[in-house]
Amino acid sequence: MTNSSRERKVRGSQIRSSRKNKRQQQSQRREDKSLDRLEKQREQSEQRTTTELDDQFIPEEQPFVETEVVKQTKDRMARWLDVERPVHLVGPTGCGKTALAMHVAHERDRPVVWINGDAELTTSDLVGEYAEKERISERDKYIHNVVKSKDIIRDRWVDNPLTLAVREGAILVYNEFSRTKPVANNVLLSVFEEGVLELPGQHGKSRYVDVHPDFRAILTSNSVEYAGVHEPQDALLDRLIGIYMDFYDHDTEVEIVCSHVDNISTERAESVVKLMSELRERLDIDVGTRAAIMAAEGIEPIDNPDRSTIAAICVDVLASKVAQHSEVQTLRDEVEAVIENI
Ligand SMILES: Nc1ncnc2c1ncn2[C@@H]1O[C@H](COP(=O)(O)OP(=O)(O)OP(=O)(O)O)[C@@H](O)[C@H]1O
Repeated sequence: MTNSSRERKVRGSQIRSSRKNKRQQQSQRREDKSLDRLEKQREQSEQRTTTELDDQFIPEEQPFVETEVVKQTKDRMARWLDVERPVHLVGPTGCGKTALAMHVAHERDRPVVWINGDAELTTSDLVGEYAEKERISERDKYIHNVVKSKDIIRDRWVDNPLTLAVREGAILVYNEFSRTKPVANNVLLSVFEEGVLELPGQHGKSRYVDVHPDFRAILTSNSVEYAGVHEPQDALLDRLIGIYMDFYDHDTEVEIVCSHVDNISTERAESVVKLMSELRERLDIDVGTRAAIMAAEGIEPIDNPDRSTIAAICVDVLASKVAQHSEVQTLRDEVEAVIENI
């Protein structure tokens, strides 16, 4: 083989090997680019979840009074949550279910996700839906001055509160869950039993979300409505630990009223709580702790309220609960009779 032909052969193989290196470099660059893109998408989805968790509505935590009576119920709830059983607080309006649920949830030092039960709530309201358009633009400049652009517009799945809570191991507080139609709550069955949430709108393996080990659920329902509006399916009730609450004892309610009403004296809080407890026994409407707080808010600013003023304030606090205007006079008579006897 002449020198020049050997040189050409060597150069040829050099050219071939440099082309091969170039192709390898290009495919490496493409691979790196797609890895970067996937990494960025993963980070964005993580940020989205955290943001979405932060965006969730959560009632701000109120001052919380923990007497021995409150602590007993709180510890009962904590025991069941520790063994990963969902807790269902049942009790009359204004007895303290939500305040206790939120306090126990916050004490577990996990994010808290809040859902308000409602007859209009659907499964997708709970788990999520394809609710947003997402544009992914890819601009590749393999060749200098030539831009290859590709816009992909696709529906983006948006997780709703239940999915967020399940994915992130949050404490779900599902207030008045029995107001939601049972069919919408069906997704809870596999969450509480098999530890899997099924997303009906999703396909393939993204249809199932493993329940995070720190996920817990506290459901509340109003004892009167609970028996009425939408009878939850037995399969769901079978998975819940039921804790019935009633109105707190006198001392606890006095402390609660003092924690909510600035500047009220303990003596005045005592008399308001005593009056509202008497009305609770006498009237066939729920007279809750909230009513005692509201009555105390109305009475506190008045230096020496007379009986008729106190009666008028109590009637204002309770009148919304009577169906007809004609019943307000009866309510007033009952209130005045109780005030007379205290
Ligand atoms: N332990 C507590 N410490 C401080 N405030 C409390 C406590 N328990 C209840 N309250 C207050 O009493 C009022 C009624 O409580 P809450 O809203 O929790 O009752 P509920 O049973 O959830 O009522 P509803 O049935 O209307 O949802 C609220 O203003 C709440 O802040």
